This record gives sequence, C-alpha cells and structure tokens, in this order.
Amino acid sequence: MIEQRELFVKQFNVSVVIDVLRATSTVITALSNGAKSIIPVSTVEQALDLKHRHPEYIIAGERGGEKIEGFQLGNSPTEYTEAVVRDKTIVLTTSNGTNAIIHASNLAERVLIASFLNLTTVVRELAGYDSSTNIVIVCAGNNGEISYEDTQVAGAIISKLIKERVHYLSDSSKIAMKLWDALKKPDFSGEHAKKLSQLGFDKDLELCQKVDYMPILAELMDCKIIKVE
Ligand SMILES: O=C(O)[C@H](CS(=O)(=O)O)OP(=O)(O)O
Ligand SMILES: [Mg+2]
Repeated sequence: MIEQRELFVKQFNVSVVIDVLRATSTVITALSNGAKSIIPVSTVEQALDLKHRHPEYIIAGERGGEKIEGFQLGNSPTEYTEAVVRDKTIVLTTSNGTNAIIHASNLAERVLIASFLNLTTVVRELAGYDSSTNIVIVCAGNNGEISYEDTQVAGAIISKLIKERVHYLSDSSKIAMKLWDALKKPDFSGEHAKKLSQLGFDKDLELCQKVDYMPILAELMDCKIIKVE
C-alpha cells in the first residue's frame, strides 16, 4: 500500500518561517545557547503528552503572551539562557509561530527558521540556490493579521537576495522589500511590540532587534528544529 504522504508533492523547495516576536527569535536563541532541538507543536495537550512520554523534555510556550500554567518556560527568548537550555530538547507551543512552522512543513521540502538574530546567515543559505528554486517566506503574523516586524525581516531577506537570484516576486514580497528598503533597520513601533512592552517584556524587544547577533542556521528536520550551522 502506498502511504498518502508519499503522494503529496510539496509546492515549494524551501520555506523560511519568520516570527520575530517572538517564536523564531526564541528558537534561534535556544539553539544558539546550546539547546539540542526544539519540537514545535500546536496545542498545550500535545506538549503535555510529549512531556509525559519524555519527562526529560522541557515544555515551553505562551498563551496571550504569558507562560502557560505548569510549563517550565514561556516564549521569552531572554529566558533561554545556556544554563537553562544546554543539551535540552524543548517542546514549544505559541500562538502564531509554532503553527506557522508546522504549516511551512506542509508547503516546502525544506524549512528554515529566520529572525533578525540570524538574518544574514539565512540570506547566505538562500543565495546558494539557483533561480529555478521556489522559495516561500511564511510570516507568522498576529492571530491572522499582518505583523510589522515579520514583514521587515521578509523584506530584508528579499532585498538582499534580489541582487543575487530572484526572478519572480509576488506583490506581498514587493511590499515587504519596499518597507525594508525604506527602514533599513528594525522598527519595533508596531502593535505587537507595544503589547509586549505593556506585558513587561522590554528585554525581549531589545534582544529580538539585534541583527545578526546569533549567526546560526536552524532547520526543521523530522519534526525537530536543529542547528545545522
Ligand atoms: O509570545 C508572543 O510574542 C506571541 C503571542 S502574543 O501575541 O504576545 O499574545 O506568540 P508568537 O507565536 O511568538 O507570535
Ligand atoms: Mg508573533
């Protein structure tokens, strides 16, 4: 019998997932500080189930921006210090970012994780592909709304790549690129940044806008995000 998933042809060669505030910044920080892997899941129940089967895993995530009750970590990248995460497997569930990563894995053969923290590393990886490669950028957004910060990183990637290899750009890609070309540096004046500031997460905002501060390449492989470079 042929399994269904073998018949499913993915639409894109490569996807890049962006959730600057805060899931992909958290993933990059955790891996940069030595975490073994991050398992993105959609629901609290899935995270608890994995914890039940693997008590050594750390369960982490947020709802409404705040740490989920009974979980060991929230979604603040600043919590993911080396002392806390080194050699650990972390199961992460967040409002937007982890679902975007799972969605991207259905769209593309390869899933890369991007943020301001590892911007140039991601661009360098993408620049290695020739112009026949289909690349999709998945911005997590905020509960179905566009995200100002995610669009900036998307624009920065496209702006840097276009000189190298891009032949076709969608309208949303053009908008993102024009935004970044006008800004040229992170602008955290959007709605989500304000909300996080009100919740007391100013230190996260400071960290998440540091361009190339953690120059690692992170990729989803067999349902786990690992550092590949
Ligand atoms: O934790 C975050 O920053 C958000 C949730 S909220 O918009 O702050 O409520 O989750 P994410 O999945 O990282 O967008
Ligand atoms: Mg977000």
